Amino acid sequence: MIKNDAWIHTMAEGGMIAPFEPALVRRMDLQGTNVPVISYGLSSFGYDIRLSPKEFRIFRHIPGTVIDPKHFNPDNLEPSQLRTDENGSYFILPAHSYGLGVALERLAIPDNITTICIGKSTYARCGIIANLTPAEAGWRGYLTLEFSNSSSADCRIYANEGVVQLLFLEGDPCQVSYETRRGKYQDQVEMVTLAKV
Ligand SMILES: Nc1ccn([C@H]2C[C@H](O)[C@@H](COP(=O)(O)OP(=O)(O)OP(=O)(O)O)O2)c(=O)n1
Repeated sequence: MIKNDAWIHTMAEGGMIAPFEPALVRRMDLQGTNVPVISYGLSSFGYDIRLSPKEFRIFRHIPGTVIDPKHFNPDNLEPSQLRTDENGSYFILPAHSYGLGVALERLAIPDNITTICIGKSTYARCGIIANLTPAEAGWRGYLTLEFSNSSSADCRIYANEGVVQLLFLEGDPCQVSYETRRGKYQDQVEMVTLAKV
């Protein structure tokens, strides 16, 4: 069953989501002015996490090479610069490109929960597709987040504001969690983690 706001609140206070906002945040103070933000925090049946300002990287083509998930070449990912103006801090994801960011919140997924990461409507309306991915039972760390700009226009991706929504699905306790099978992406830090084997 999908878990509700009351459950997410209780679990977050026990360390499932940190930092945690117990209500949806729609405005914040920026350079002394109260401005609207892309919402983050607790919603009815999910939690909207923020994009970290620490790192965002964009794929680039290197002539004569292909990306190999078994031997990922970091040169294929170019660091993007964080910019700031009166609307907030943001990275630019160019038209028809793919970028990787990292969550601002650290997660600790319980052993009986699978978490699904889905896009936010505001970004969807701008042509941004958040790659649909699970965070597994027993996984801990900062999610690496993947975005495609499917439109023909460059788009801002705001840091420190909501960027994807997490849904929490409860099942019977699993026999082998991400922790017990010693998954390779366990305890990710707040930096983009590249594909590895
Ligand atoms: N947007 C996401 C989604 C998930 N994860 C983390 C949490 C997941 O529990 C973990 C998934 O790791 P796996 O080792 O299961 O990944 P794969 O199934 O892709 O591994 P493999 O290449 O071995 O098949 O990655 C992440 O950092 N960012």
